[in-house]
Amino acid sequence: MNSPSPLRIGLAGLGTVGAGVVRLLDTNAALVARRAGRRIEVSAVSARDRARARGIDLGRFAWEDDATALAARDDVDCVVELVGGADGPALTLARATLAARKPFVTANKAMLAHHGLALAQAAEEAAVPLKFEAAVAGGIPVIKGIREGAAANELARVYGILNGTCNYILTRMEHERLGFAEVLADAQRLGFAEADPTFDIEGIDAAHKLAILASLSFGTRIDFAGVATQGIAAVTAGDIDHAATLGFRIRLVGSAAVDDGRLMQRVHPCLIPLGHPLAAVEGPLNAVVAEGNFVGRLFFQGRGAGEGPTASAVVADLIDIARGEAGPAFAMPVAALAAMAPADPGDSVERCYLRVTVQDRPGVLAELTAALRDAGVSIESLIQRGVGEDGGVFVAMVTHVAKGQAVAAALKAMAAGSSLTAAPVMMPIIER
Ligand SMILES: NC(=O)C1=CN([C@@H]2O[C@H](COP(=O)(O)OP(=O)(O)OC[C@H]3O[C@@H](n4cnc5c(N)ncnc54)[C@H](O)[C@@H]3O)[C@@H](O)[C@H]2O)C=CC1
Ligand SMILES: N[C@@H](CC=O)C(=O)O
Ligand code: NA
Repeated sequence: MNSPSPLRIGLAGLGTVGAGVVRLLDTNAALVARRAGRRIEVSAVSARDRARARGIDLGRFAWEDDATALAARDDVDCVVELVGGADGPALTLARATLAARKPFVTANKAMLAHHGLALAQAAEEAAVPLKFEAAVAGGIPVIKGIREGAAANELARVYGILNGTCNYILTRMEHERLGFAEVLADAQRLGFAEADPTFDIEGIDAAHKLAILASLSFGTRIDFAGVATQGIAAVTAGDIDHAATLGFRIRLVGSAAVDDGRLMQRVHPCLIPLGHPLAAVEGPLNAVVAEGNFVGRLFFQGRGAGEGPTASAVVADLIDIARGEAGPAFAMPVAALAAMAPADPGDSVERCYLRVTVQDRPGVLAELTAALRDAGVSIESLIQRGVGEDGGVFVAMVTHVAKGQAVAAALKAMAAGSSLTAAPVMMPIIER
């Protein structure tokens, strides 16, 4: 009996993830072939620098200087894009592959957040799969979990820790008292961070992932521009300590929900009660919570960044393709996805953590509490500590449940006064 023909891959990008895919396919070749029903083999590759030492033998693969050429090769059945970047060569390659009616696999959340629907449309027209498990929460099978496992449910809310670099930084700052820059350098060295780490630190990478997750979860069109985004740059060791004293951990959380026919999407450093499962998510781990009307609460956790986990997700997509499993990229045809107006982040109603640093003079605390009182925000607890990090008094507060607009008005009033020595910081509290 003839053995089935292999699935032949054109691989663009041989960095952290691309080299990981080659290593995984080498190490687990026989197992992958048994699971996929046929062998999965790389036939041609492309990267910026052919000579770079990667610890893998490239001599057995054909080489293309121009990644786009992979799409047209007769010995390539499926293209894997691990270059990165929302536009540029990654997007050109995606379009060329789908135009050639070949399946396309990517880990590129930036490209999907900006062009995912157009690419999904092109994939539908070509009747080929577009797959991206690695693009959200690395090795965690959350795309598959939501797109397939939870497909029978109406999802009300999806949220989680979506950036491994930020989680790694926050947890090492907490446990080892290390400075921000030092830990970021480690995250880069370990292959967690994006080529431009400001995407991680400023919450943009998490926002890319959240926009993809929200579309999959709610059947809405991807709306990356509608994600209210704030990163972790303003979080200090003092915040982490005070949050701990008050019974919380700080995590960068992306959260999305449909509320009153509007799509709420935001990425924010948040305080999480110590008993909440997200508070136990440490290092480069990611976690996603999804709430379905029949399945209830789903909790996905695992490694969200780095070579092994991300390569695992890419190859899982390839196994699906080798098996002939397809279906619409965003769980339903692009034409069926609803356009939903964004919610006003100020409409959120929740407890918040507020941190202000003020001059050390009589009456300052009264000015702060007056600003909150005038905005109708009441304080549940307050910690005041001697000299803050910038020479002022450090005041950390937890409010009772309040509307976002009211909290913003109070912070604006404080900032307009003369007592603040630095911009105030607000972080929402996740209760459940
Ligand atoms: N590193 C991680 O933990 C994760 C990364 N991703 C995504 O995977 C993709 C790749 O990330 P990394 O491997 O970390 O990046 P990387 O920077 O380590 O590797 C990028 C690769 O693309 C190649 N490249 C650059 N321009 C090229 C061009 N014009 N043509 C062909 N190759 C080109 C580079 O030579 C390099 O081999 C990105 O979209 C990233 O967001 C997704 C999940 C996790
Ligand atoms: N830079 C990303 C990599 C995975 O998506 C992260 O840190 O999560
Ligand atoms: Na994933």
